[in-house]
Amino acid sequence: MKAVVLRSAEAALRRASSSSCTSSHLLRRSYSSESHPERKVAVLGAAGGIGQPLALLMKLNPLVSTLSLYDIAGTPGVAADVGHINTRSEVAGFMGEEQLGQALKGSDVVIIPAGVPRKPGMTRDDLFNINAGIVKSLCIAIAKYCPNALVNMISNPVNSTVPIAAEVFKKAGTYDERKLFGVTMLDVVRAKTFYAGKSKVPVAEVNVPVVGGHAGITILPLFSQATPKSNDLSDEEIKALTKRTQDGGTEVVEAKAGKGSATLSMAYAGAIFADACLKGLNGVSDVVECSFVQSNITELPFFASKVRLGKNGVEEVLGLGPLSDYEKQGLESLKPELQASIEKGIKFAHQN
Ligand SMILES: NC(=O)C1=CN([C@@H]2O[C@H](COP(=O)(O)OP(=O)(O)OC[C@H]3O[C@@H](n4cnc5c(N)ncnc54)[C@H](O)[C@@H]3O)[C@@H](O)[C@H]2O)C=CC1
Ligand SMILES: O=C([O-])CC(=O)C(=O)O
Repeated sequence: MKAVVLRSAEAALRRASSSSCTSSHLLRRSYSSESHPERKVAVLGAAGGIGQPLALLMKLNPLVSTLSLYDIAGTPGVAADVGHINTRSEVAGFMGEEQLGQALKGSDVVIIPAGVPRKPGMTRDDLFNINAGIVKSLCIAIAKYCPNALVNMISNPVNSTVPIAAEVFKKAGTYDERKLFGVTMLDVVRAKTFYAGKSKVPVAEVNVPVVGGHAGITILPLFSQATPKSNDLSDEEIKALTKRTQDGGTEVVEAKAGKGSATLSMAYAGAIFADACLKGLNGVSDVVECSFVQSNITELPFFASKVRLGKNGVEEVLGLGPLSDYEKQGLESLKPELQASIEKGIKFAHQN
């Protein structure tokens, strides 16, 4: 019975993942083996709007053997609930600072959706004052208890929280640029959905790289590189798709009207990205997704682009590829804002 349930959960994840940059035959290969290595995944902020559905999706992932759910409140309930699902992983809930070390110890991947979400009228940067401190304290603990883990940063503003994490790890002497990721997967998920809707191609086959950062104009979808190719889209339609992708987060914030930002689609995107990290760790070849990482493909120290994932995290930061004139303009326009957000994060980490 257990094997049947596991196989159907695997099949669901496989179908869900088949639209990612990673080609589906690789996903099939990685799921075909019944035995996977032991992997501990910790979710920090696990009782929140993203954390709960993300915990559920990670519980369905057969690559996870231990699922550690941490929050400042509410985790015993979430862990008890998710823990009753009859899939591979053992689930443990941890609550409060005194249990953070236990939650993190031995983790291979740490996913961080801890922090406050936006309300209508706010920018992601408006979250900086609260979330910068939360992320900093969690990263100090990661450096202490699981310095080799791959860190998937979801907390906003990602353009600043990733540089904060890097500085914390540098100070602790544990920084490995291959292991720190800003999760920009939701931008990719949105770009794929909107492109498929407009160009009438099957959504499961769509790939669209999204580069830059994760806020407003710093989100730069490269529709000129989208596959399958659609020759029917006009320049105006490409502009509209770009704007909708850039404003995707705001679209959800406004629709939720004060009750937070994207949670379910973010949990999906976070689960797909963590799954890619686990596959890379397990030695699956040619796992490629977009992420905001330390980078030298532009003059900015951090930049989102396609990255190849491997046994140590980022194996290769892939270049931008050929850009349309419109995308070249977008790239130049985003640089000052992204640079300022990165510098703000670095400055915070040094001053606090
Ligand atoms: N990277 C991306 O694409 C996206 C990022 N986000 C960001 O994710 C973050 C979380 O969003 P939601 O889950 O909707 O918020 P939420 O408020 O529903 O949940 C956040 C959780 O974090 C917990 N938390 C606060 N301080 C903590 C600490 N020190 N340690 C551990 N947990 C702590 C809270 O108790 C709460 O359960 C926000 O910053 C939001 O802007 C949201 C959507 C997309
Ligand atoms: O817009 C927000 O505040 C949350 C977020 O990052 C997204 O949905 O892309």
